[in-house]
Amino acid sequence: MTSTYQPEASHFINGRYVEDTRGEKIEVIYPHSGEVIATLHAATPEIVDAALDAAKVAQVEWAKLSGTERGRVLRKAADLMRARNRELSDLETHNTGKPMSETLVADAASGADALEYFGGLAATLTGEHIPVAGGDFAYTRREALGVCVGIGAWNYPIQIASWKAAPSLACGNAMVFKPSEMTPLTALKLAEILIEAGAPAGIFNVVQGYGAVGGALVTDPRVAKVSLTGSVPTGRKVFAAAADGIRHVTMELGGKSPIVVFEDADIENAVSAAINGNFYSTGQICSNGTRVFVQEAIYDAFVARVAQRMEGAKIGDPMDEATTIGPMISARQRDTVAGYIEKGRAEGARLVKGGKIIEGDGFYIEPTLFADVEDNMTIAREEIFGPVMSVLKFSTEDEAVARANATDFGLAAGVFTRDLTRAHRVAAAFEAGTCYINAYNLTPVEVPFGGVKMSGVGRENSKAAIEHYSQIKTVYVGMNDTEAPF
Ligand SMILES: NC(=O)c1ccc[n+]([C@@H]2O[C@H](COP(=O)([O-])OP(=O)(O)OC[C@H]3O[C@@H](n4cnc5c(N)ncnc54)[C@H](O)[C@@H]3O)[C@@H](O)[C@H]2O)c1
Repeated sequence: MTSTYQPEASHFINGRYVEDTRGEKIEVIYPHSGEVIATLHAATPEIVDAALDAAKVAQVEWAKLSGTERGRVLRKAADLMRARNRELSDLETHNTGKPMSETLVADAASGADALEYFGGLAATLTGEHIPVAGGDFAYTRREALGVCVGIGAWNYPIQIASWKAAPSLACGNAMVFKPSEMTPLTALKLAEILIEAGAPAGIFNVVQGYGAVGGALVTDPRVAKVSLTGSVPTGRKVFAAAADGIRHVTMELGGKSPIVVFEDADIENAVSAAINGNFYSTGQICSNGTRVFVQEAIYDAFVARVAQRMEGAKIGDPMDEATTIGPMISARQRDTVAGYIEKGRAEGARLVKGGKIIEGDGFYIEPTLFADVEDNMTIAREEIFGPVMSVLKFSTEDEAVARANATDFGLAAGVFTRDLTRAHRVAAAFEAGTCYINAYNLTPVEVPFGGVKMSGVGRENSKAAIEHYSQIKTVYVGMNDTEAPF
């Protein structure tokens, strides 16, 4: 088993695999079995240097290509990724523990969508012509930033790498990507695929490592931009480090998002959304709707129906395609979640279902439902990043909106109602970057995704991402004699 998932080497730099065994060991553990399935090494300073140098050199020529030429490479990479979806999904399932029923549809497939979308957009990126007074004019050039650094979280490794690489490369940048130390395997496959699709060596490099390697990348003078997907505490550090060099940033951080269910909602749809928005990927999703506010008239029925539907969860072997709940990423994360569940009980929330660690070699915990949760309880305030749903009762629309917004986070928010005007009024009032009406947690590539408040800065996906991976140069053209006062 070990050899199947062991990559050729730890890093991918300048078009090939590179190893440096002096770097700190990184063991990749399959969360289903607790077994070590691969051993890699964190980047040494020499590896970091080689990756940034390769990116710096390659970027100059890459930016000279037309958008059509760059787009062709990305679209070919999308096709290759789709053709290898099963193999990549198997690897991602071993990387993360997420069940095949998810990785087959949501990981490499979403990465391929990003490569295809930004591949198509690349040829359309242009500046504009701006006439001004007296016959002078200006034009703008949309230019690449240079070398971009991407840093990933462990929940969606190949998707995160692709969501950052695709717009970055489309705009003519080069990238050095550092996956999470927990899930280092699949970003290497993206690097292989890009080379096979015709990307020049050095345009997309992968270096492994813990936070220190991320820190070294973020502060390097060769770097123009940093895009992080991670927690708020890490975001604070990375944002501050990037600020020192006035680098561009995109911060995709954590959340504690609300789903507000009014009494006139289609309850079955709202229950489905709450299930997806709390238990998909065993709850390890940044935009999860972990605070489910339900109007008092339907409160009891809603809680009962969620509990009933949870009976249908199939927990177990992620490689079995019937499985719908896999393990947590690590024993540590599982224990963190168990700690939150304990706090929920201690602070007086009503445990309706689940709540227990499932003993065995893997890092399993039961999907958990709390009702009668109050706003000031720890489980209603802090990001748990595990399969724990909190249901809270409300009476009026104003109250629900105020309580939904009473958090430092602002990643996503959802409203379920059949009242059209109320739906749009509530969506407008939500303090969140991505809002849903009668839907939840859908992130197609055509739509901007990102947070407000502590949940982040910038947007991924859609045309909005282009703004975050390119800059505008103004060229003013004087058509008249230049006048001066003396
Ligand atoms: N908004 C989004 O799009 C999104 C998506 C997925 C996950 N997340 C968030 O990510 C978190 C879970 O992921 P995680 O536990 O891997 O996050 P994390 O913050 O612990 O780590 C994220 C990445 O940052 C690196 N890192 C850590 N310290 C660093 C430093 N000082 N300098 C540079 N890099 C450093 C890590 O090695 C890792 O690659 C949750 O908070 C979740 O909400 C957000």
